[in-house]
Amino acid sequence: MASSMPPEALLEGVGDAGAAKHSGSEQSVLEKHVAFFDRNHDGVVYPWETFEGFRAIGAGYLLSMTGAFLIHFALSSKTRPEKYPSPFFPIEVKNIHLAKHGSDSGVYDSDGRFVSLKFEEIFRKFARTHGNALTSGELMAMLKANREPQDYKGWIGSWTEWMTLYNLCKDNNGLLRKEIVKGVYDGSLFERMERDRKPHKK
Ligand code: HEM
Ligand SMILES: [Ca+2]
Repeated sequence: MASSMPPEALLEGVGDAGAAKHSGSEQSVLEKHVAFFDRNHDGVVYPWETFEGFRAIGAGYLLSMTGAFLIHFALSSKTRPEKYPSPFFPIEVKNIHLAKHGSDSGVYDSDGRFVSLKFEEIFRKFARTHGNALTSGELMAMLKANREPQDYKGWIGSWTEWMTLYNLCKDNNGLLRKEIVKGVYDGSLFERMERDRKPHKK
């Protein structure tokens, strides 16, 4: 479905996730994660923009199609409280914190802010082999540990997010490095991946 990325290409310039706060007009870190997919910067993400964003970071056609379909089907109405469901499945960036699910890492708080302690905890608890990277087995152990009882939607949501990240960004040794994970939270990883791919486009 997706191939390994050269890790050094992904690391440069990513991972300023702790800097943003959720105050006034400033975007929360979770809003930034999603804003990458708002290709025309109008505050609303449509499925075709998510598809385009997936393609821009190197995801295959099938992953991009199913990713866009499932994300918008699952999240659209949550981000549009008190509005009728739209056949275009829009996601409102400013309300993305309403689309959070259970059984996650807790790195985003309920307002979509970045919780450094929770981020560090992932690696302190689960990165047993290398310290600054997760093996696929360690990632699975983390997902299991994060599961809340009977929260099947949350289990599937978390599994999908982390497996997509792992498949797109694992290094040649099958490791998911800490810097990569940090960059996914504020979306700076996505920007970097898109920039790194552009020169290779024909
Ligand atoms: C290749 C694309 C994407 C990847 C690899 C990805 C990966 C991730 C990861 C790893 C998390 C952290 C989960 C945790 O802390 O346990 C996350 C959270 C989240 N993502 Fe994405 N994501 C992608 C695209 C999107 C898109 C397009 C949207 C919506 C438009 C989205 C919405 C969210 C939301 C709402 C959360 C918070 C979930 C929670 O903490 O409950 N993501 N994502
Ligand atoms: Ca848009």
